[in-house]
Amino acid sequence: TGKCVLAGNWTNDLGSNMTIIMNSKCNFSGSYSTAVSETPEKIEKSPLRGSQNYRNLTQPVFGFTVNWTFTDSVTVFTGQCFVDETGKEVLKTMWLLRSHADSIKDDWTATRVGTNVFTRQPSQKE
Ligand SMILES: O=C(CCCC[C@@H]1SC[C@@H]2NC(=O)N[C@@H]21)NCCc1cc([N+](=O)[O-])ccc1O
Repeated sequence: TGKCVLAGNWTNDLGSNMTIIMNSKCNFSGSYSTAVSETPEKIEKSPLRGSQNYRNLTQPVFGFTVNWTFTDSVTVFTGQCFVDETGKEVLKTMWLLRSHADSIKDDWTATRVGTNVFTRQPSQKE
């Protein structure tokens, strides 16, 4: 199997896009443009920061946090970078979206969970 590299541009099944820049062998930052949101606020590109594990650099496991700039919430994604049977890089992820709750009584409803699959976003060069 080939090597799956996190750096670069990705798009997911919802049509969201993200860019990842490796800052060191295992830590990265970037930006996330979500295609969907649960609030009426205008969607804005938001920063992400994360890490991939030290051990397996061919199909690394990773985690990152998106700190939404347009609404009081954060999302943490975790997953693995795979090379599929056709040689395509794929990020299989699960996420937790934590929204601000006005009171501790509302804590139970403040976290949503889901999955997203990301594939390489073709660069405009083509
Ligand atoms: O919508 C957002 C920000 C964008 C999240 C996009 C997700 S991240 C996982 C998935 N993958 C992906 O690409 N996009 C989606 N935050 C919740 C807002 C909110 C909702 C409520 N509420 O509904 O009660 C209350 C308080 C709140 O602040």
